[in-house]
Amino acid sequence: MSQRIPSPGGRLLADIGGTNARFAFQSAPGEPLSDVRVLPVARYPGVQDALREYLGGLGPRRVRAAAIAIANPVTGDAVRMTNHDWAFSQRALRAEMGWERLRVLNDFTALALALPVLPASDLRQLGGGDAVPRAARALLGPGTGLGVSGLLPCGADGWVPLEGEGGHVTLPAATPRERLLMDALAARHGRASAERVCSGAGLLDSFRVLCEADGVAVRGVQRAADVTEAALQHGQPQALEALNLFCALLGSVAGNLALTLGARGGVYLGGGIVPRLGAWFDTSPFRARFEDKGRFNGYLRAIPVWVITARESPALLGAARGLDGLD
Ligand SMILES: Nc1ncnc2c1ncn2[C@@H]1O[C@H](COP(=O)(O)OP(=O)(O)OP(=O)(O)O)[C@@H](O)[C@H]1O
Repeated sequence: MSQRIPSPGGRLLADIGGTNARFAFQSAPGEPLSDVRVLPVARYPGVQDALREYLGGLGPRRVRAAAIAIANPVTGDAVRMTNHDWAFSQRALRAEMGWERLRVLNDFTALALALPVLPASDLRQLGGGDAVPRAARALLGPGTGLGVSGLLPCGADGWVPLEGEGGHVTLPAATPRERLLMDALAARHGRASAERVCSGAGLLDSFRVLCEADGVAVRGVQRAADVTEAALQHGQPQALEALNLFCALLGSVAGNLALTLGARGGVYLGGGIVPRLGAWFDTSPFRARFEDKGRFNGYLRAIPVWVITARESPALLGAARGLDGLD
């Protein structure tokens, strides 16, 4: 009698943002991730090129199935990144790579899937009380763009991750200075979405708008990291204000998301920028603006916020979970 022998080979996991593509290998479902590598997206013409570079480093190990978490909406076979020019057909990529299975999902949907398994050592709490165990959880992360998702309880112990594009909601201005910033960004981009401020490019843009409004010329600030350095190391006024506005507006958007989802299970902050702000972020206007919702101030005051401080991309773990049961 013939017995079905599982085909050999492991899983390739990817978390692809507008700046960084992170890869890992998993020998089988539930096994630890290994061979984590981060490749700069800009160095490769297409996703296939970055994948080949990574796969080359795996030596003779074969990949049977892959999960790619990527920073764009996943609405069909055609995948096109929001903040980079990589685009591919899921069907064609699977065939080209010779994989039996490919799951492509939004990067923050993947990160949401990882939330229940994140160790406490990968989280730093910022205000609020205890999380309500089976309540919705919210997730936001400024990086190249602004990723947004959430996790809704389903049945006795399941969770459903959200697949939305909440980084592109319209920004709420609360002060005249925020109004000035939003008008300038709307003039530049046609509309001021949350991502236009709460992202690396948004931080740099905000700084430039404020400098222009104040008639100040600042040399040597070319990247978002330079704004952070000018603000936190040198106390440069427009850089500090840009960083404060970034945090305040992130707080407003996070509060809106928490109210919309009823996220009494907590709000998680991922992405590459907030962890780089270190302890200063805890002193920023983020938490006050998160709670600043009139009659719902008390509701929000109870909600814990966690900064995800994990060094290795937890979205890779979520991508693996997205593949569980499929391969
Ligand atoms: N110290 C810093 N302060 C502010 N912004 C920074 C700092 N260091 C890096 N950045 C910005 O962070 C962004 C990269 O973030 P991240 O590592 O989350 O990238 P990503 O995962 O490729 O992005 P995404 O998933 O949002 O497309 C870049 O826009 C970069 O300019």
